[in-house]
Amino acid sequence: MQQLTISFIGGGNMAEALIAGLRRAGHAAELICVAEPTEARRQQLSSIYGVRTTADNVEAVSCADMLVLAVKPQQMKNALSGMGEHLKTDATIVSIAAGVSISSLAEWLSGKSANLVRVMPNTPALVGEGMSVLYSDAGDEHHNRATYLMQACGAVEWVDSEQQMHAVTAVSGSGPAYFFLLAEVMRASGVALGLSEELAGKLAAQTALGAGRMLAESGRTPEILRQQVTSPGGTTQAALDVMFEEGLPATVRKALAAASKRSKELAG
Ligand SMILES: NC(=O)C1=CN([C@@H]2O[C@H](COP(=O)(O)OP(=O)(O)OC[C@H]3O[C@@H](n4cnc5c(N)ncnc54)[C@H](O)[C@@H]3O)[C@@H](O)[C@H]2O)C=CC1
Ligand SMILES: O=C(O)[C@@H]1CCC=N1
Repeated sequence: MQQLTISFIGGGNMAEALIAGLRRAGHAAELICVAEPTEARRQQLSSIYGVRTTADNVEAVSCADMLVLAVKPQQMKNALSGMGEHLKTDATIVSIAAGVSISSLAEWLSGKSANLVRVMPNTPALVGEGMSVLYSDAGDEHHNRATYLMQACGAVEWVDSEQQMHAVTAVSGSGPAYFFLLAEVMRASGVALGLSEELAGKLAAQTALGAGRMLAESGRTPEILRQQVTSPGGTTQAALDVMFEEGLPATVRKALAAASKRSKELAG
């Protein structure tokens, strides 16, 4: 796997997270190529990660053993136009775009559908703690290559229905933003209650980290972990009573349904 040439179409936030993961995993910088129209961004990526960059998508596509499509869903059709004929026949094509279906990608790549893999990663990939969910009906070699790419950035799961990718996007793709919003509000509330911004920010971040590790490592359900913090008649109970009275669980359910609906709309 470490011999594969991996090209990216689009060198934005998510591409950077994956490049960082590949470099950490020891993938050679000269085997990573990024096609990106913004010059400043190309310079940034080449100076931080040592990777090859180009403004020419054809250059990146034609050398790729694995091609990672990392432009916005709305930019995908335009970015893929005319690219199908430049792909190596056995190249693996990995799309990380929210919503965009394998059938749309195949159409935009002029029928080159056999080797497509859809991935929904998330930004904690940047620190090696990503959650990536993959779907493909391509052969084993393509499964293995896509797994290699995403395991460099964190945990990997596969689903066996493309339809499930909408729910995945709502939970883990967009999910970091929900926790960041909570951290923003916790920091601001700490400040309002008399703490410095620096201390309140640290308390929110370390609490998120600790709670996240307990969720991932304790083997206990979120409900049990919550109950273990909540002394009857205590401070947590006072806070959670407000959250339930104000309808936080219903709001979160509604929010995730909106994310899943939007993912379906982006299908292409
Ligand atoms: N940001 C996130 O948390 C996540 C994003 N995604 C998906 O990843 C994809 C990229 O998202 P971000 O990195 O956040 O966006 P971004 O806007 O940071 O990056 C997109 C990059 O593509 C470049 N670009 C635009 N048109 C191009 C073209 N024709 N050819 C080559 N490059 C082109 C832009 O200059 C930009 O640098 C999206 O499809 C999104 O749905 C998936 C999971 C999480
Ligand atoms: O907001 C978005 O559309 C992308 C996909 C998941 C996270 N960010």
